[in-house]
Amino acid sequence: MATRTRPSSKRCAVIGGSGFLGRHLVERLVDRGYTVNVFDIRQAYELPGVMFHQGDLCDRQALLLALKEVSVVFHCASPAPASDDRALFQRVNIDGTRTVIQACHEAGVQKLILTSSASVVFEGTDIKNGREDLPYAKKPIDYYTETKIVQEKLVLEACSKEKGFLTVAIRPHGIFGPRDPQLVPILVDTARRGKMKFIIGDGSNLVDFTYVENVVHGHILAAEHLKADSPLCGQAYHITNDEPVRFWDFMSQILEGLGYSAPRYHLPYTLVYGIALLLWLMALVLRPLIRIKPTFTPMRVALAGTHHYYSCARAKKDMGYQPLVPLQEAIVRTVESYPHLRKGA
Ligand SMILES: NC(=O)c1ccc[n+]([C@@H]2O[C@H](COP(=O)([O-])OP(=O)(O)OC[C@H]3O[C@@H](n4cnc5c(N)ncnc54)[C@H](O)[C@@H]3O)[C@@H](O)[C@H]2O)c1
Ligand SMILES: CC(C)CCC[C@@H](C)[C@H]1CC[C@H]2C3=C(CC[C@]12C)[C@@]1(C)CC[C@H](O)[C@@](C)(C(=O)O)[C@@H]1CC3
Repeated sequence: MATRTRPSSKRCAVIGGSGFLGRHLVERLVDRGYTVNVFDIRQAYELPGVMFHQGDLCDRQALLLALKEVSVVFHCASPAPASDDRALFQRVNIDGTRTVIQACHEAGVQKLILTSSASVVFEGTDIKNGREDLPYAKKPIDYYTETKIVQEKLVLEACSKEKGFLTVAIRPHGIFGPRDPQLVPILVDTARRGKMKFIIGDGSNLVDFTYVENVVHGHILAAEHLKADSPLCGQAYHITNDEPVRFWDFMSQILEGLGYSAPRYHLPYTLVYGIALLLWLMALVLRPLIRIKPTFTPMRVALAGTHHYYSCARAKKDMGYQPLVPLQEAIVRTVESYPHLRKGA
């Protein structure tokens, strides 16, 4: 059992603080005068005022060292969504989150802010202006989503005013911005391999893409508004840019900004989804012999061909959330941050 001293409300820990979102969060917390402990399986950078603790979040003892005298914990660690390793998702997102909750109790942590995902309600069909009261996906689209659902439930159910342990979940959607390891890099890689010529469906589907600074802002607001008498206790909040955009317009702007051609030819959604499903099944069957990683997975095709945008009215009402960086400025900043991914670079 860790020795308890009264935690300072400005001392926090970011689990997954070496990652894309985690690092942006750590930087803003430091700017706001917080003392930050980062807990991650890897150390990706150094920053004055930040103490790194390297370890696996499934290791309670290692976690306890990072949570000593901490009052607020942000949990934004997860295996990469593109992984198809079910056991890894189960171990980190479910068993690991149980360990995080237990370690928080033992260390006397007062608030836990989980980075969940809006995808916990997405089943591959249209969601227009979805609110937080939509039911969890009954048939989650992949292992990532399946385990994010269980993770969110665990964290929200752990909220206890009696025990002085308050929890909240932030559900961002389609995070992008400087240093993002997936959206822009995957998009550019797909374009470089000549596979970004086609628009899946009629191209009119609206989607939320959320600039990383806005997601960070939502997390910090949640931490600062989470109190025993606030409506945030045990609740989930969508955090988006609040500017749904046509999926293919967004992709085209990023591609053209980096010097690549925008996709032009349309393909029927059901055809592409069917092919992606077939390829996914083939990859599964052939897995003992050969490892194939198809570019167009059923998940990506569903995300590219359906409406999925969410209302953040609840975050506006309960914590005064407003996006800080509008979408167009966010796209410009993002494109400028990737000189090495420009065509010909
Ligand atoms: N990127 C998005 O579009 C998006 C959208 C919605 C929600 N989210 C959620 O936001 C969070 C952060 O995502 P990201 O895009 O920054 O991912 P990321 O991969 O950049 O960061 C995740 C971090 O978690 C760490 N990690 C993984 N397993 C760990 C373990 N066992 N112990 C300790 N650390 C571990 C990794 O080392 C990494 O630094 C995740 O929970 C993700 O589900 C992401
Ligand atoms: C080849 C494709 C047709 C186009 C390639 C773009 C693709 C890389 C991105 C477009 C939407 C993105 C996205 C996620 C990953 C990258 C994309 C598929 C996401 C699955 C990452 C995990 C998040 O939690 C997410 C589910 C979310 O809810 O925000 C993401 C959804 C969007």
